[in-house]
Amino acid sequence: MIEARQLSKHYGEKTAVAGVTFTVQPGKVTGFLGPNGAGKSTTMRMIVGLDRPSGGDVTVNGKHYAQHKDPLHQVGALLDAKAVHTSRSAYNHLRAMAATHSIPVSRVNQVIEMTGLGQVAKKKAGGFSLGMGQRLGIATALLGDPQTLILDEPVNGLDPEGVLWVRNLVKYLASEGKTVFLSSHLMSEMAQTADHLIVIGRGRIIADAPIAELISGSRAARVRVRTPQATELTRFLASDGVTISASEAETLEVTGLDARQIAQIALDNRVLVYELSPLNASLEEAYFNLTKDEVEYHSTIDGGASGDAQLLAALSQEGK
Ligand SMILES: Nc1ncnc2c1ncn2[C@@H]1O[C@H](COP(=O)(O)OP(=O)(O)OP(=O)(O)O)[C@@H](O)[C@H]1O
Repeated sequence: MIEARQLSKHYGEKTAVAGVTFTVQPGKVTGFLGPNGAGKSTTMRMIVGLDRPSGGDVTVNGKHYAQHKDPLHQVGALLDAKAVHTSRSAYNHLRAMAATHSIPVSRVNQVIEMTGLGQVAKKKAGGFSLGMGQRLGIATALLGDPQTLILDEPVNGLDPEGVLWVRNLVKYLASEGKTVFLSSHLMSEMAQTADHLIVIGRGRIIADAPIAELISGSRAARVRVRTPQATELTRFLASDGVTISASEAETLEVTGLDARQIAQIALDNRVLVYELSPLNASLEEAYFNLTKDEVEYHSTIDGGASGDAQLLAALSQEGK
């Protein structure tokens, strides 16, 4: 379990993390989501004692990271995949880590196998692709079979098979009762991987809830209606609290009425309707709604409703 209380970090005038309080529970995958520069990496670095908080406190499994006598068994972290000795092979990097923490060589071979590094384990880590570097970072984090796993952007640079592998791995670890905390700005990936989300923007927590709750609470339910009599139906549906937009020919999007109410009004007025579909907000929409005022790097793309995905993709590119 990770517990942060009023945790903050200032770099001179710059506030990177502004007094965040949250708990990451065991037994589930918790996603840490936020635009570039939101404070994700700084928060993760403070959890493992690589940055000293300017205020507040954070513990892992009940203690400050530095107080643990067996840190690699408590916490495994991937914070910077490039943080390896470039002239050492992956195998020797892992062996050196294992030797200094009384971890048997058999575990080194195990994590090499688990992370698919077998073919390149004897090659120098300096020549690794971004994806291979990520796998080595994850292997290092897993070395001590830790109770808590912290992964900063673990799917960055991985191919689709690698992304699927990380997703299955973290879900498996959570199902074993481990605490799994991973950051990403890939909303679609989080939707498929995380059970719970903590959203951060400009150093502040702006949401902390199960994924399903975030999506359902993000906007009023909409219903898509297809009818050859869109103009007439718009007139019959119009009333206080009802919003109707026409996105394409013969198609309306209605908020303020559910599908049954729309069907009844159409029937009463002898309007033919050939589709009535309740629309769920996507995680991307939920995320965009939450963070739209918290983004440090704005793009110039016109982000109307249909441009959300584009805008988010652009946001994730910027500042990198
Ligand atoms: N060592 C530092 N000195 C000065 N400012 C810093 C330092 N490290 C981070 N910052 C600033 O603190 C803010 C938070 O940075 P951080 O790297 O934690 O964000 P992030 O959410 O991980 O972003 P990204 O998704 O781009 O990695 C940013 O504005 C960043 O420029």
